[in-house]
This record gives sequence, structure tokens and C-alpha cells, in this order.
Amino acid sequence: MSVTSLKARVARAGQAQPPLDARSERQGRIEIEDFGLRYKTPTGFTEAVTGVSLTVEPGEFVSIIGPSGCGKSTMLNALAGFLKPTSGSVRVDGKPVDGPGADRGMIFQQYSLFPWKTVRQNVEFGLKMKGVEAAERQRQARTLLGLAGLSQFEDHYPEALSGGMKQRVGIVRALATGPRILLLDEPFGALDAQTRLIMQQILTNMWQRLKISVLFVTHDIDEAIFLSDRVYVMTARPGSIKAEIAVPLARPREPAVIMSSEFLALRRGLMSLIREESLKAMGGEINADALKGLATNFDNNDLARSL
Ligand SMILES: Nc1ncnc2c1ncn2[C@@H]1O[C@H](COP(=O)(O)OP(=O)(O)OP(=O)(O)O)[C@@H](O)[C@H]1O
Repeated sequence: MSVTSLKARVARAGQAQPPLDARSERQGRIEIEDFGLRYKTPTGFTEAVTGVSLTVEPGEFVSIIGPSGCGKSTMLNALAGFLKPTSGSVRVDGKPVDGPGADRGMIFQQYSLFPWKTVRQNVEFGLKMKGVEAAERQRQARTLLGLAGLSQFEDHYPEALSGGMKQRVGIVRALATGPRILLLDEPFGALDAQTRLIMQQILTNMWQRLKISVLFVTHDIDEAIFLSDRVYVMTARPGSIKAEIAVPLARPREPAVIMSSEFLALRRGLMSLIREESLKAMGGEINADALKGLATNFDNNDLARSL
């Protein structure tokens, strides 16, 4: 991402927000109704998403999971206000989304920090844009950095941070501007498994403290179950909602919950729903018989001889 587009994105996020302490009184309801979006391409159109209806209640944590190319990012980008629906509507607290706004923060897989600013300066940027005075900016940034376990790193520059730390700073920066809604597009996709688990716990802790609504896109079934109150499963492109699964696991959730029978039952159900759609998304190139053949008939000696 260019520095200019990064600046534009962060500038948009810095418009008029309520102070950190007023967050619990705010809403954050997402309603997507009969949403469709198609892209114009040099040869015609690509229908990315069709007829999607979903809701996220204030303070709820909801994930979207589905095969590659089913339109998950497209929906998130429409909610963020970067794309307009071709049909249907996208509303936040009853108002149609007609562009980016401070009520929604968005986090992408790639880290989008200003490399020339320290961790705290990155977090304070949006607050500075809305004219919050220096001492208050510092107080709010430090509160959030503390929640994310980053207090000791406030004077570091991004280049000195690990991937997990950079993404934590990104989340803190998005939260500093006081959104009611956090939209995350595979935010932990580039992280190793252990860091990912820790990030999931940090994110749920922050979500519970700040009482915001979260819509989280992931490819990872365990991540979706561990984090969410509900999971929407999408079909292959054009993406629509295939299933809505409630996750009735008690909170707070400890990592050991993934070994519980309730978790494993949810996992089995989601796996079979997604596998079916992933095979469809591969356009029939791979079917169950072909996969069986790969597993049983593959001969390493043939491969060695052919090299
Ligand atoms: N700007 C664009 N122009 C044309 N087609 C696009 C554009 N952006 C996305 N698409 C197509 O729309 C479909 C949905 O893309 P999208 O990135 O939303 O899917 P996704 O579910 O997020 O995929 P992934 O899981 O692989 O990230 C895909 O077929 C993609 O190729």
C-alpha cells in the first residue's frame, strides 16, 4: 500500500469520534440486507456476492468464513465504505453506509503502520487529527497500549517490532479513534500459530473491555469458533450465506477449550460445510475421488525417477 493511500485511510478514520470513556453507551449494529456486488472487468462482470443478509448486534463478535474468492473481503470493504453495493443495502445503526467513517475501524492482513512514527505516535495519529490535546492523546494511547501488552514498546519504531506486535499496534490504532465497529480482514493470516493464539486472546480481551461490535473474516475454522458468538459460512462465488452457526461456548475462553467436545463438534460441522464449498470454488478441478487417489496411489519413486 502506498504511503499516500495509507495517509488517506487513516485521515478518514480520524474524523469526529466520541471519547474513549463514552464507548460503552454506543451502539454498533450492522445490517446487511440482500447485498450483492459485482465488479466490472475488461471482459464483462464478475459477480462476487449475491443476496447476502446478515446482522451483527451491538457488542457481538461475528465471523465470516468461506472458500477463497467467495467475496468476504468485498463485503467487509462495502461495510467500511470503500465499495458500493450493486444491490441491497448495508446499514450501521440504521443509517446506510455511504463512505468510510469514524464509527468503523478496519484492519487488514498487511500491517499499515507509519514507519516513520513510533508506536505511540502511530496510535495517537487519529486522535491528533480530531484535535485531541497532547496530554489526553497520550493518556488514551497509553491505556490502549496497556490493554494490548505494548506499554514497553511505545517508543519503538515499527521496524523493530515482530509481526504480531505490529498487528497489535494496528488494532490499537484502529481502536484509538473510538469506532463502534471493528472490521478485520484475516488480520492474523501472516502470523505463526502460537502468535496467532495469543493475538486471538488479546483481541477478545480488548473486545470485551471496549464493548464494540466485531465482524471478522478468516479462513481458519478454529479461529472463527474460538473468537465468535456466531459464524456465517459462505458459499463459493458468487458468495451467499450457506449457514449461520451459533457458538454457545462460555466466555472468557481459554485456549484449552479447543479440546472440548463442544468445540470439536462445531469444528466438524463447519469443516464439512466449508469443504463442500471449497471443492466447488476449485471449479471441479478436484473432487473427492481425485483426492483419494492422491492419498493412496502416489508413488514417491515415480516422482524421484521423473526428477
Ligand atoms: N477489483 C476487482 N475487480 C474484479 N474482480 C474482483 C475485484 N476484487 C475482487 N474481485 C473478484 O471478486 C471475487 C471475490 O473477491 P474477494 O477478494 O472479496 O473474495 P475473498 O472471499 O475475500 O477471497 P480470499 O479468501 O481469497 O481473500 C473474486 O472472484 C475476485 O477475483
